[in-house]
Amino acid sequence: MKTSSSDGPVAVLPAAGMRAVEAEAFAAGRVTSRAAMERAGQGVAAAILRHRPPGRALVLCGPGNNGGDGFVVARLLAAQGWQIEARMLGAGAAAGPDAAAMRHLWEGGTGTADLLSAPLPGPGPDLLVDALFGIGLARRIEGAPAVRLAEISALARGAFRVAVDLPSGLDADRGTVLGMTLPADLSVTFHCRKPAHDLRPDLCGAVEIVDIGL
Ligand SMILES: NC(=O)C1=CN([C@@H]2O[C@H](COP(=O)(O)OP(=O)(O)OC[C@H]3O[C@@H](n4cnc5c(N)ncnc54)[C@H](O)[C@@H]3O)[C@@H](O)[C@H]2O)[C@@H](O)CC1
Ligand SMILES: [K+]
Repeated sequence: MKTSSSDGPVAVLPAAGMRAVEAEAFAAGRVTSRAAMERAGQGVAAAILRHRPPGRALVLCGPGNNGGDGFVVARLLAAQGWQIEARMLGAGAAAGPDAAAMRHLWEGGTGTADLLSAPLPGPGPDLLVDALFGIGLARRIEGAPAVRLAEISALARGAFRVAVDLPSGLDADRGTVLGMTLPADLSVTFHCRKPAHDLRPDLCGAVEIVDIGL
């Protein structure tokens, strides 16, 4: 399996292969990690704008770089007239510098409501953006986050549901559900597909691939 973008396009990469491609691209100076994240969020926002007119969006951001992508999406959709409610899981966790910067750009000092304790917006949103976990999912989603996500899933049952990279809770390599997941109508992934997209089309929905400069 090819793992380097210098070998030409690859059709699918597991999480470790994707990380290797990213690391090589960053080390070679083809793109910075911050710019790659901005391009990732731009790609997701552009896909949403192609599919839906502005409305009310609920954007869920996790503690890692998938959440960083989500903050970019929130910022760019707001600039296009979307009404955004954002919720963050793990606001107290140490985020990487890129995700922290994207969060700051979105919040502008106002803070993002906590996913577990803030009330959910009502009525249900027109769009649900799932940027909780991507290829960094490391364990089952369970306990209070699982309960809250089940509530959100019910609230957003009529919404257009977009997964950033892949539905949170889905193991990128095996396509297994770790605890629970948020099935998507559209998954916008980066550089190439991940095995889960082909293993679980029922959960990933349509798949669009964004070039993030790797
Ligand atoms: N510069 C970059 O590194 C880029 C990263 N990208 C995005 O970054 C993602 C990967 O980022 P990360 O490696 O930070 O990983 P994730 O953001 O997917 O998740 C890692 C974080 O989630 C926590 N976590 C994992 N499983 C959990 C669970 N079950 N319950 C609660 N917390 C859990 C971890 O402790 C960690 O804080 C990709 O899927 C993609 O969306 C894109 O922005 C492209 C550029
Ligand atoms: K996700």
